[in-house]
Amino acid sequence: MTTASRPTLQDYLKLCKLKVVALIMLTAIVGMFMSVPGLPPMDLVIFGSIGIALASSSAAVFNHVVDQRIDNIMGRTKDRPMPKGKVNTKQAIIFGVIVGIIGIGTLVVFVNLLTAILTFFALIGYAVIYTMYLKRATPQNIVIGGAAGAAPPILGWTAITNSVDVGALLLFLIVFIWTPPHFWALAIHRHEEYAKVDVPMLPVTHGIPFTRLQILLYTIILVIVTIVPYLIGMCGLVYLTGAIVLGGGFLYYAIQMLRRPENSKLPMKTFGYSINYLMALFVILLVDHYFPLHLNQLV
Ligand code: HEM
Ligand SMILES: CC(C)=CCC/C(C)=C/CC/C(C)=C/COP(=O)(O)OP(=O)(O)O
Repeated sequence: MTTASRPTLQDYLKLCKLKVVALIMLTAIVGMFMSVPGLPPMDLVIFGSIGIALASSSAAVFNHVVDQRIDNIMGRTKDRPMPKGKVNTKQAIIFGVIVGIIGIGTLVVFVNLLTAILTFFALIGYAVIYTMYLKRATPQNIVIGGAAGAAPPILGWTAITNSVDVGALLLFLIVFIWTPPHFWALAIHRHEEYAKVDVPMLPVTHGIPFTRLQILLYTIILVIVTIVPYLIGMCGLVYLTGAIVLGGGFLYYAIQMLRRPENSKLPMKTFGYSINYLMALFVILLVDHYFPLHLNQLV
């Protein structure tokens, strides 16, 4: 679409999906702090955060470019800057490329090559592999594409240690397993819109009851996976308590969705809960890391 007036800063910022990037950054920064016993070097924390945030924003910009036609049709997305004609394709691509180059460049120059390469893969994974291919190809799109969105804890970890460790992989796994229930709850609510634009999201291809069941199964796996950091001694009782309470809440929503299919508000409540869940879980990881409590201290 073409635009008569110049895009505003706000238009460009909307293309970056800042709220999503904010949660992504929380997972990345917690990855940084979890990677070492004490405090990580602050220059790496700052440059690593800038680089990962800019690369994620760049990926989000390309997602808007590729999806502008379907975004224009779906009610949830039709007011975005590109369908509204506020930013045209050329402006968005130039913006996305500049932000991406500064992001990856920051990681190459001030952090380390491993983090820069992995972040670049995550950027391509979301902007190209998920958005251009998987999203339109298979109902497993977000399961596979979720690997890009789950990468930030690894990116944060490697920014500090220059290596991928078991802890980093576990944090990745938590976000990876969290993604399907996070997204499918919203996809149930919006299934008619996805059908309208021929995007094969699970509720469209396999029906809503099957999707509700998948949400519950993934949530059960999520609760199990979130207990592993305690079992391997990576976290203490503060984290374990938080993971169980938060996981219990998620299970409650998932079970309610199965038992009360007539309640049309539940899917979006579950979606909202998923975001608060991940935010709280990662904050608790951090609290536990610096203020640990272990069983032998209690007995
Ligand atoms: C393939 C993986 C993912 C898919 C398909 C997905 C899908 C979505 C969708 C469709 C929305 C709704 C946006 C809107 O309201 O317009 C959303 C919102 C959100 N997602 Fe995800 N998501 C994914 C991964 C992630 C990850 C990894 C994070 C962070 C760690 C995340 C955090 C959020 C947040 C914070 C929101 C709320 C944004 C807002 O209120 O504007 N998502 N997600
Ligand atoms: C470098 C790095 C870590 C990159 C990953 C960054 C990133 C922004 C991941 C977010 C995942 C997400 C919001 C997917 C939704 O896309 P969608 O097209 O299904 O949703 P939409 O319809 O709301 O656009």
